[in-house]
Amino acid sequence: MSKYKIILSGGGTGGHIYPAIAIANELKSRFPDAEFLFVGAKDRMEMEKVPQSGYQIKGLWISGIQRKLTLKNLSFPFKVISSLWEARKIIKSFKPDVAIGTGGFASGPLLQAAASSNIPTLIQEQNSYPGITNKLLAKKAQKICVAYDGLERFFPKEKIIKTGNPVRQGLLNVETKVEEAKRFFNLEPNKVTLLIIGGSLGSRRINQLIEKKLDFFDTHNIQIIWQCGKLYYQQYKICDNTKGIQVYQFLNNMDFAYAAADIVISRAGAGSVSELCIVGKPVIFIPSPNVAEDHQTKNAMAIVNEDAAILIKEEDLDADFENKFSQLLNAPERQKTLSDNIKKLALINATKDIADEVEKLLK
Ligand SMILES: CC(=O)N[C@H]1[C@@H](OP(=O)(O)OP(=O)(O)OC[C@H]2O[C@@H](n3ccc(=O)[nH]c3=O)[C@H](O)[C@@H]2O)O[C@H](CO)[C@@H](O)[C@@H]1O
Repeated sequence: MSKYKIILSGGGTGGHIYPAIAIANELKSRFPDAEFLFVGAKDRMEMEKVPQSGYQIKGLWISGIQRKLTLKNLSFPFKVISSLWEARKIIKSFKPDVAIGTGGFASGPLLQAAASSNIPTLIQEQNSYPGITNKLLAKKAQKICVAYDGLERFFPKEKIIKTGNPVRQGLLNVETKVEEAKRFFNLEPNKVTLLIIGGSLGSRRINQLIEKKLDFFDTHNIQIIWQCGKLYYQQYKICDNTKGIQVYQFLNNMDFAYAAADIVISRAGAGSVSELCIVGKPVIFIPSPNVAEDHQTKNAMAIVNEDAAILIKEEDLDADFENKFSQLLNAPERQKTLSDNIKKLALINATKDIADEVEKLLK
């Protein structure tokens, strides 16, 4: 078997990084001799998370363009030129057989450079509304793996394959890890466990809500695993270890976090939604309203429309949260219905199906 070289790029947030890692892991299990290289954006999360997963990464000097008028945008054209130049150098020296992009700033120059060297490229788009990088790259890509219907509005139809979002292997069997997870988090067996996740970066609005409701949760005898995000950790760490609350800036063991949870409150980033379908827990989604085309609300609505989760909009949190939460907490049969229904929406073969497409490109 020839020794394949595979280059991957995805980053900026966990939503783009973990799909790339999941795809790499699957390909590594198929081609143990293959060589892998990741390309990310300097100073972003991938520069830490990718090496933690056992892969090498090179960083480009690139960022997104700010939507508002700011001085930072002045450097943007230089970053594009410099990162394209760097990406070309990386492609020339690594000589990959295939390039895989999962969105985020660095995948733009990297896939662009790969395509112009005639290296086959595959894009994986997590959302129902694609990011600008993937829209630009679609023309030159050989294949575009998506998780939602209706993406022919943005991408050439003949290149689209609906696979679902790749999810890390360890999340596929969380039901076998419940006891281990409870021990890991040192949880009390007689209390309900609530998991709060604000997406890979944490959510300011969800944090504010949780802080405000700590007494409410306490009176309901609930213990909490609260991922508040790196940016907010200094502010909320004071709540750690009080009233059954554990505060984390980032959870490195999402499998245990999901396994231990009885109820989940989450943002509705595409990856989180796909994972929550697989782990099958009752969820309250609080989508971020600050993303392109309000795509998190669309991600969440796809689940809510199947009677498989609850959605509370940020603007309704003050009025509705306690009510909706208590109703769910006090209705185990409703929790079971939501769990059963959300599981039906899981696309568990996504990672394998994407790896199959990569294999076709390799051959
Ligand atoms: C604010 C923003 O721009 N959000 C976007 C970003 O979300 P974000 O980066 O939050 O991404 P997702 O919800 O898609 O995925 C988060 C990933 O991080 C992991 N995780 C999260 C928290 C934690 O403590 N530990 C951990 O491992 C989750 O298990 C998951 O694998 O990318 C998504 C996928 O393109 C988009 O749908 C979101 O709209």
